[in-house]
Amino acid sequence: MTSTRPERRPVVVLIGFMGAGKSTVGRVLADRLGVDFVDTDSEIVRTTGRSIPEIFTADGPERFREIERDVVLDVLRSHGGVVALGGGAVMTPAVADGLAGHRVVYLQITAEDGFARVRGTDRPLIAAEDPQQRYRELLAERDETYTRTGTFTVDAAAGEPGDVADVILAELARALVPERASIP
Ligand SMILES: Nc1ncnc2c1ncn2[C@@H]1O[C@H](COP(=O)(O)OP(=O)(O)O)[C@@H](O)[C@H]1O
Ligand SMILES: O=C(O)C1=C[C@@H](OP(=O)(O)O)[C@@H](O)[C@H](O)C1
Ligand SMILES: [Mg+2]
Repeated sequence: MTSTRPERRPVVVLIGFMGAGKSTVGRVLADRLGVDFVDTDSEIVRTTGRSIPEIFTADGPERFREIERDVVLDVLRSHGGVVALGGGAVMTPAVADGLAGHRVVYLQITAEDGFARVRGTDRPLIAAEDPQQRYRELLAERDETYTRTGTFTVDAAAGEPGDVADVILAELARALVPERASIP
């Protein structure tokens, strides 16, 4: 009998815009499931030894997206737990393709709630003259891609991070045991 290494694939991948809570909720969800958590932005920082704003400023957004693509595809092939992507990752076609067949949760946030969570942080894409307007425009541009890429969508403002994690857990359970969906 040949023994092959069991395939490792994420239990679930979180996508959505900046401030949706992917990094925060992802960690809680991983704890509840008893699995590892990987945030691809943290992986980028770890593997390059540089911060995200530093990469954007010194190398430009295109180079950031290349680094991000490579890190995300590597994580999708090697990580067995919960994965949180950076907000723009799914806009890279190779990443969207790489997510095919994975269980992907779109954490959806409104422009108002999301901006309130990220205003004043060092996220390079809101380093604009009018950060709130920039945030609103980018979210409007991306919402359709997030919706299309997600296996299901969860309200990112459904409560505290633990409450949002519970909603995701309930959706995952429903997907595993669809016949229970009708049981109150
Ligand atoms: N459900 C939530 N309710 C309130 N604040 C939240 C919630 N989820 C995340 N946050 C806060 O919003 C900010 C952005 O969260 P983060 O996890 O970094 O989002 P993302 O990774 O999607 O950009 C953090 O300050 C975090 O503590
Ligand atoms: O939306 C984006 O393009 C980005 C989102 C950020 O991650 P979070 O969504 O975790 O904030 C980070 O990857 C980078 O600043 C670019
Ligand atoms: Mg994040």
